[in-house]
Order: sequence, then structure tokens, then C-alpha cells
Amino acid sequence: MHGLIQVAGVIDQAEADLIVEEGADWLGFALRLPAKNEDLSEADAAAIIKEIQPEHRGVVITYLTEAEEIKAFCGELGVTAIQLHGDVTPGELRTLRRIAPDLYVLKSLVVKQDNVDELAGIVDEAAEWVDMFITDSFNPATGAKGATGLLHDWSISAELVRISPRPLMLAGGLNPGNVAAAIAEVRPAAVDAHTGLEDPVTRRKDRVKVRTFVAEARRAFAELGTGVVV
Ligand SMILES: O=C(O)c1ccccc1N[C@@H]1O[C@H](COP(=O)(O)O)[C@@H](O)[C@H]1O
Repeated sequence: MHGLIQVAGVIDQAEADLIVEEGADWLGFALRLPAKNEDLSEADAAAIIKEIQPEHRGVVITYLTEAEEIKAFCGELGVTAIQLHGDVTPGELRTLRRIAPDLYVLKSLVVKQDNVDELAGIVDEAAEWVDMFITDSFNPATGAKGATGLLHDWSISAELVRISPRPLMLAGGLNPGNVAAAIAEVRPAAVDAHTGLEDPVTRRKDRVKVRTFVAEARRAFAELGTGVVV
């Protein structure tokens, strides 16, 4: 899987339609977050996910950590992919793979200063049970591990791309103006953005930003020679 583009933080049907119309591949729905500050209800997310056509995919982004609960939640929502931002143990990932073998699992790697060795250890322990890793940024001021709008040290993500036996999605502060440089430097299989595609006043996705982000990412993936293989 290469050259994949995800747009995260879907808040309603109109926004999901916009993301699909502008050519992104996957749509991320942030649910069951610790601060309970979800942008949409679980019922609304399930209704939107039901209408997503097979060439696209709805991905649940969550801090859930227990395999049984993750499986049940994916069943309720009708999703086939989950992005795990919490501290999920390798044991729970193994259990999840056993009880939900067809579920596509993305495991987040939270990049901080100088923590490449710690993250390499997680890759080593977890790779057998996940399908893709996602590197994301940490906000020390809030403790947030996703949707921070912050960049991180891309050299750490690039190193994880080199050592990971699984494909890697790059996230954290990406926007139309930096995504091409990020792809060139990190050489990820996929990219993902939330905050950088929003209008700062309305907090809704800006159509031109989504369109430009997709075009810039496609151009940069093509220059890497990876093209789109979803
Ligand atoms: O999207 C969210 O609301 C979210 C909530 C909790 C954890 C992760 C979340 N999203 C992921 O974070 C990346 C990066 O966000 P940003 O571009 O820096 O704002 C986003 O792409 C989602 O995968």
C-alpha cells in the first residue's frame, strides 16, 4: 500500500462528501477520545461510514486500548480499519488480530524529542500484529498525541520508515504547503492531515486546502516513484 492520502477529523456528511470529491482515499473519524471532545456522535459517524464507497475507507481514530472493546466498537460503526492512538500493549494487539483478523490496524508512534529508540522498540514488538504504523506529534503543553497541528522531527519518522517491516503513515502538522517536502524527506507509504486542512475560523475543512493537499501529495508520491497502490 503506497501513496495513500487520509484526511482526518470528519465532522458531518457534507465534510465527508468534500473529502471524497477532492480525491482523498481514507476518511478518519475521531471517536472515544479521553477528553470526550468528539466532533460528531457515534450514530452520525456510523451513518456516514455506511455510505462510503468501496474505493474509499472510513477509519476510526481512537484512544481505546482493549481488544474486545475495539472489536465491538468497530462492529457497531461498521468500519474495517482502526487507528489506535492510546497505549495499547503488544498483548492486546495480538488478541485483536486473533479475534478480528480482517480488521486493518494502524498503531500510532508518538514522536517526541530524541525518542527514536523507544519507538523502534515499539515497532519491533508490535509489527507482527499491525498493518501500518502512523507517526504523529506530541504537544507537551496539553499532552495531546494527535490532531495537534504540530510538526515533529521528520528524521525520526524517516528512520522508522527505514526500519519498519510495515508501511508507515506520516501525520502531524501537515498541510498543503509542507506535504510534498514531508513525503520527499520521510518517504512514507501514506500521509494524513487534520488541523492543517481546516479554515481557522469555522474549524471546517477548507475545500481548496484539501484539494491542494491531495494534489501536492499525489505529485510528491509520483516523484518518489511509488504512485498510488491502495
Ligand atoms: O483527528 C483527531 O481529532 C484526533 C484525535 C485524537 C488523536 C488523533 C487524532 N487525529 C490524528 O492526528 C493526526 C494529525 O493531526 P494534525 O494534522 O496535526 O491536526 C490526524 O491526521 C489524525 O490521524
